[in-house]
Amino acid sequence: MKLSVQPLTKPAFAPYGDVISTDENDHFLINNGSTERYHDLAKVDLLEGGRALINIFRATPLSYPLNIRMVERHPLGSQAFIPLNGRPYLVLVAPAGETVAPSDLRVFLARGDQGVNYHAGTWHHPVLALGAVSDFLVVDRGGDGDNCEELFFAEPEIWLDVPEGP
Ligand SMILES: NC(=O)N[C@@H](O)C(=O)O
Ligand code: NI
Repeated sequence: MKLSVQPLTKPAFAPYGDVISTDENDHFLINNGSTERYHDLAKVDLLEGGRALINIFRATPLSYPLNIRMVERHPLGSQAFIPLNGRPYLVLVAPAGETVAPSDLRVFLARGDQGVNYHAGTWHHPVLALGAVSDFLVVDRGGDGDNCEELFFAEPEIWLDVPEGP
């Protein structure tokens, strides 16, 4: 099966997490009117005594068409990816739950000015940079407990291709 790719929007991504951007969120003025604050854009889950980690992931693009073999989830915390180089990237997700069918998979094309925050338990593919090595600011949960579970698909023919550029 070949996965389709849709634009990343806040409502479409709501079952999986939050979109961190200015164009779909409100703001208010701070700093004597010189700064717009886009406030509280994402729900940060830090379960079972976890603490927040701020990281940078330097991701090398994979080769496409990409054979999707697995997804992972972080049951104890959320995980946010904010692109630092302004490049688009792909986001592959499935709803939280104990199983994932290939038909549950959704793929979004994120713009370089959109971040995503996976809620705790949301299944997702490891970061999918496009075009060039890309840095992402990543906010996720540190601490005790197993916070990374992987699920491998029995279906060997799940394919993802890079959408035609505009
Ligand atoms: N393993 C790890 O820290 N990275 C993944 O969680 C990911 O979503 O890229
Ligand atoms: Ni992850």
